[in-house]
Amino acid sequence: MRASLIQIAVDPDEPVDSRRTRVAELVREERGAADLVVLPELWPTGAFAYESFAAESEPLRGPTYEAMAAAARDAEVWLHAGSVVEAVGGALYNTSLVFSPRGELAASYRKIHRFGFDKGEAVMMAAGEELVTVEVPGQLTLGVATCYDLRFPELFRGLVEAGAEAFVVPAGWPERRRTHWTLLARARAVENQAYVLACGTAGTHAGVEQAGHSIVVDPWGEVLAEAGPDEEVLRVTLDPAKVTTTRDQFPALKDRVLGVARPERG
Ligand SMILES: O=C(O)CCC(=O)C(=O)O
Repeated sequence: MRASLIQIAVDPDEPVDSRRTRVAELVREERGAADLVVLPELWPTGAFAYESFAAESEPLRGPTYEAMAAAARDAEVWLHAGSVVEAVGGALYNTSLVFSPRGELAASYRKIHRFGFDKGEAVMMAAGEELVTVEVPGQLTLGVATCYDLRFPELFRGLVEAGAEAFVVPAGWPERRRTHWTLLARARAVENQAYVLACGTAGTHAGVEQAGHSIVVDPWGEVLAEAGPDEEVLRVTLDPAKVTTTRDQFPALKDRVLGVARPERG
């Protein structure tokens, strides 16, 4: 499976509409080069541009949905279109969209772990509650997670239980914690014997320098490809059989003991 991660630079001087058009063209350019294209978290607004979340929020089938559905169809690729600020009633969610090569919505995922502790996303957005997997026929079953989710291994183990063989993780990860990004991507791959495709943003928005360094890790924990700090398309080929062979040859997943994680409280 050929995958292209498009590490978008989120520049606050670029209007959201212009960025949407530009990103759709970048997706179209992957026609013939990729089976799966991945975009980062909240690339229309920037993951830290809290002030514009409400103004730039959209319904699920809003302008980003329309632009990305058309781009997936034109490029004939599976498209993980990163995430948008989804408005539902009075609530906002950080919602990822996955399209089939026919431009149909294959899945949406509302970020479960919200970042910011007592500010930003953590207080402005509602939390998702459902694990999401997407089967790419004849290739890999994708497990979907977003940015801060990467710090919560139980989410990824849940996705494995649901059949995930590759995790797709759009992010807007800050440069300040780049070592965590790389370490956690490799850890999630090793412990789950699964591919990790983690696509971040470049640039600086809302005063937060982004790490870039999108990364693809194989089920053995080896880094297959890693981007630099700037806007870039990272292309890589994944071998679906490697998940099975890794799990067969070093069957640690079979040794997991369910239900031991929570001690009794006295
Ligand atoms: O966990 C981190 O260090 C970064 C998370 C983050 O920036 C996010 O989830 O938007």
